[in-house]
Amino acid sequence: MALSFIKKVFTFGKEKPAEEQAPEASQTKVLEAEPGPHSHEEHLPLASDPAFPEQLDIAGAAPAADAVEPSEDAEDAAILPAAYQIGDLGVIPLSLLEAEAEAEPETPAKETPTAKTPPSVSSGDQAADEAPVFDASHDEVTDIRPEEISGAAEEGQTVPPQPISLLGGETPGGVAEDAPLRDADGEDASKTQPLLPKGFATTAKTTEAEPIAPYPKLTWFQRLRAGLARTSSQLTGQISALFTKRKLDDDTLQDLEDLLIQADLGVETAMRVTDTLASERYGKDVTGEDVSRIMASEIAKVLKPVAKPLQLDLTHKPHVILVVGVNGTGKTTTIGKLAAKLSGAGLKVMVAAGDTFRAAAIEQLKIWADRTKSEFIGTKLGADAAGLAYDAFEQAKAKKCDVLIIDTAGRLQNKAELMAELEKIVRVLGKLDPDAPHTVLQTLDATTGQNALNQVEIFRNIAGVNGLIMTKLDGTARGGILVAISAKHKLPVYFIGVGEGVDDLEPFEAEDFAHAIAGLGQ
Ligand SMILES: Nc1nc2c(ncn2[C@@H]2O[C@H](COP(=O)(O)OP(=O)(O)OP(=O)(O)O)[C@@H](O)[C@H]2O)c(=O)[nH]1
Repeated sequence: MALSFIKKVFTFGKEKPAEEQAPEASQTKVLEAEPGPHSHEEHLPLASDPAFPEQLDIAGAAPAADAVEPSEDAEDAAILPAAYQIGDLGVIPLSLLEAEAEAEPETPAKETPTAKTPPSVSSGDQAADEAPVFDASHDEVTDIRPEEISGAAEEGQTVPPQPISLLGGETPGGVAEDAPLRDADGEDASKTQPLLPKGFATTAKTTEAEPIAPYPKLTWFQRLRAGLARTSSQLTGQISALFTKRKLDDDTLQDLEDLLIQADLGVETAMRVTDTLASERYGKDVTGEDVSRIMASEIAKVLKPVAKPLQLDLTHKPHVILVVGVNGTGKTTTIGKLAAKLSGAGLKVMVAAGDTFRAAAIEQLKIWADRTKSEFIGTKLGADAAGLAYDAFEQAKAKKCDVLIIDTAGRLQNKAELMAELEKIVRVLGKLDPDAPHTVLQTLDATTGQNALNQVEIFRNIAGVNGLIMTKLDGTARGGILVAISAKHKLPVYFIGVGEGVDDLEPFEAEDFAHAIAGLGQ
């Protein structure tokens, strides 16, 4: 029966018109079936699912009417396990097998004890009893008894189970060397052949992937340097050009000041640099390197007072961190990264999906919560964010969480609404603890430049921002703006985001940042 089952797999839908043979037709049916004995979930257990073996029994049971059309004989009634029906491969039409069989003489496959041609159909009526059996790891279909496969082995000889092959002609490793896989039109399908899941093999000629040399992971400073390369190379290039064979005079100082302002560093910092340069080198020859050094030192002086660790008052249970900022600046991602750091350090963290305007934001935070083993609280789309914040605070207290981090929406398009919402969140949290939220963090996207200055102004007024995190400093960042913001607002800068990964959040270091902007080493 096993072979007839395979034939069933391979011929499923063959009699139907071409368009109906598309995998979609058979897949949709199963996927859309009501949950039941043959629902999608039951057919696709995780390999590690302990329930997996029992579920496999289903494949040998009578077919569910809603899953597969009943067919003429009992053998044909075997339900195709979903593993065959869905996924990129879909159902393999018999024409493929026939094409392969025709192609066989031209493409002799290696001598192998395994099948060279599709299995012949065995007779027998053990259909229902001999449903395919998957091993626990879902690696192989072991119901294909090699002795039933033509040319497989001598009668009675035991041949270890082989990975199921879409076409014959396997090498012992499971992949034939020469036989091209043909699609229904007789075309070499190797170009379109998808990557096969584990446990499948194909005769399609596959190009061996070049072994990929392990890519050295850049240090965070290298990523910061790379992210700030645009700012720094533009600056240093222009500075070198400015000071080539020129003594330091009023004109060059003015030009330098303009350059620094254009790089978003702000008037105040630009003047600090030119004043220091003038006091040290006026009337003398100056190199671009001299200027870069002085620039780095002056920038570091601006940044040092704001480069502070994020203070957690763990006498509060929880310490509440409200995260605000324009949408897309990296709030949710940063919350995930913070949660990872905190829970990694053994603190109990809860994250609250207060951005109730975007379903994806709630989902995204839930994923981060799972990933960082944090408690999660969310509500339905469009629900009152302040109500969620209140519930989150109560639950975090009840669960004795150390830290509660609340995500918020950031649509500046509707400033009045946003303002009202954030104010309400702060007010409501204050009812449970007059000091809450204990930290109001604003995320700033380093690629936005000057606009970030206005964003701080707005959110500081709305939500009482008392700390900053600049994200996306690994991209084509315009990091100069952080210097201008620091000079103006003097708000602590706790961390910088240097990538999308969970570990890509670094404590803010004034010297390193200043050096990266000036194009100097760490
Ligand atoms: N390269 C890079 N990408 C980042 C960084 N931080 C966040 N991102 C990406 O920026 C995009 C927006 O991040 P989110 O965390 O969704 O931003 P958000 O502020 O929560 O956005 P809304 O939910 O729309 O308000 C995502 O694609 C993040 O992966 C970073 O430090 N570097």
